[in-house]
Amino acid sequence: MRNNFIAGAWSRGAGARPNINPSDTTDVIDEYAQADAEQTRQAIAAARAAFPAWRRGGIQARADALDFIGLELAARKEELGRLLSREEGKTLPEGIAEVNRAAQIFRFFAGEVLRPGGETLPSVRPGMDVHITREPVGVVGIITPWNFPIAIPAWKIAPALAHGNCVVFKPADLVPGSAWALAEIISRSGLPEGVFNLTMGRGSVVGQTLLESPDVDAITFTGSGTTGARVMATAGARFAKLQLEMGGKNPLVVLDDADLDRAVEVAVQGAYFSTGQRCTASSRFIVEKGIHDRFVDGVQRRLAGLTVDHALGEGTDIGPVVDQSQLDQDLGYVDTGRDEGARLVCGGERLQRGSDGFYMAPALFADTDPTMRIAREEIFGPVACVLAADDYEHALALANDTEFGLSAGICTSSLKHASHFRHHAEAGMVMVNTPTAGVDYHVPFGGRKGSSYGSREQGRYAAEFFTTVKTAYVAP
Ligand SMILES: NC(=O)C1=CN([C@@H]2O[C@H](COP(=O)(O)OP(=O)(O)OC[C@H]3O[C@@H](n4cnc5c(N)ncnc54)[C@H](OP(=O)(O)O)[C@@H]3O)[C@@H](O)[C@H]2O)C=CC1
Ligand SMILES: O=C(O)CCC(=O)C(=O)O
Repeated sequence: MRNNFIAGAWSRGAGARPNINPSDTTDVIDEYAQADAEQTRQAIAAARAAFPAWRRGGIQARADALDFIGLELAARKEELGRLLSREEGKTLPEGIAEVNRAAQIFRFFAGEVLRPGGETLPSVRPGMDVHITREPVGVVGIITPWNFPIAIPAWKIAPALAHGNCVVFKPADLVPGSAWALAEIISRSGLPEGVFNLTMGRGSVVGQTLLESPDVDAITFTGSGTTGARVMATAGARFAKLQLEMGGKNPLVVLDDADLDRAVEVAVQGAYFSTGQRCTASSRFIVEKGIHDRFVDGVQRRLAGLTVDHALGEGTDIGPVVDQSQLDQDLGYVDTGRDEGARLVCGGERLQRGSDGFYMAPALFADTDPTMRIAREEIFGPVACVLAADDYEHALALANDTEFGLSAGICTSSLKHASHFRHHAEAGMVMVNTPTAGVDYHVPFGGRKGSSYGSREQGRYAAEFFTTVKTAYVAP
């Protein structure tokens, strides 16, 4: 049994939940505690009590703790990557890379602690000085999804601690293993009691308690738009500071002048790797007419060569879907696409493999109309569609015709079009000749429109959410 970490101690939950391997549902990774509302309130109270001393505790202690966490994650990336792949279903190389990314994030923020900002300016009133400083926000509730079980927690927890906040962390119920392993390392990093708390359990219980508690000053959330709206309605109504990262329907524009092989690789990597379970995944290929048929053939051929199998298997390119309910959603959208009249070029069926997992053949639709549901709604699986474009202007209009705005890509050899797209794509992140998914850890991450709310995550820009600015006027 893996317990919660509250007020510096490991505590049993009000219940427990088995963590099931999506590559093999007979493989139970472990049992994980589930907190109830009362235990969540205890964690919030512990964080609140720890905050005054922690915020004054000095930046060296923060830097040392974050460095410790980053170094241990890096040293154990193979072991923890295996755990991650086993519980979430991304391939072992992807799992190891994600743990390594979490390590890099902690080490980045260990350095960031030692680079505090602040300005001193003359006042417009003679003789007076103005000091602008950043202070921690207080107690931060961190609510994360299942698709990046260690990287997303890392990029929320590390800046929260670096900037002097206390944390109550609620990981996705589906993937408590990586979160628990991270918390176990954090528990040995020298943080004072109560600064960091782990409360595993249901969103409707643990998450909801965080949203409602007046002692939680800020909520950073990644997940679905539906839950994001609930975070806004509940925590927003009590004026908590909010940062929401939600869905995407990310376009990849392919122009006639693109290098075909490269465009196919960019498309397949962006749409289907990690089983398409990335908010940055390409799910709309917007392809100019001259290259359209060759691009569709190329993607179909590349997909035929991919191995969908056990996430830990040697040579697996694409692991299983995360669980039955996500698989049902993905297969349901394949049916929807067919019913809407799109042409299923390949894939879209459930696959049987040597183990009892949630395997699905990556699906490609062509002859898709921009009004179809498969072209408008986030599917969050290995399903993508092709929309034909008359020319660059038409492609740009199609790319921007969405309620989302996270990542947008273009494949082209034209500097003019690449540059125009960079300026006019309505997205938080633009990718030129590289997949829409797969971002660096030291630069801002986030989107526009229905994809994001609040300030950016990651890099120096994370300070905007995890601190509050104070302006002090000092007269002699
Ligand atoms: N943009 C992105 O990065 C992601 C988007 N998604 C999208 O969301 C869909 C569902 O995925 P899922 O992970 O279940 O996303 P959810 O939005 O349901 O869950 C995200 C997190 O919010 C928690 N949560 C759920 N209900 C509440 C609540 N009432 N109050 C506070 N927290 C709550 C969840 O807990 P619990 O685990 O207990 O449900 C989880 O920790 C996917 O199919 C996909 O479309 C998913 C993951 C990432
Ligand atoms: O593409 C990436 O590297 C990050 C994706 C992500 O954060 C997500 O899918 O939630």
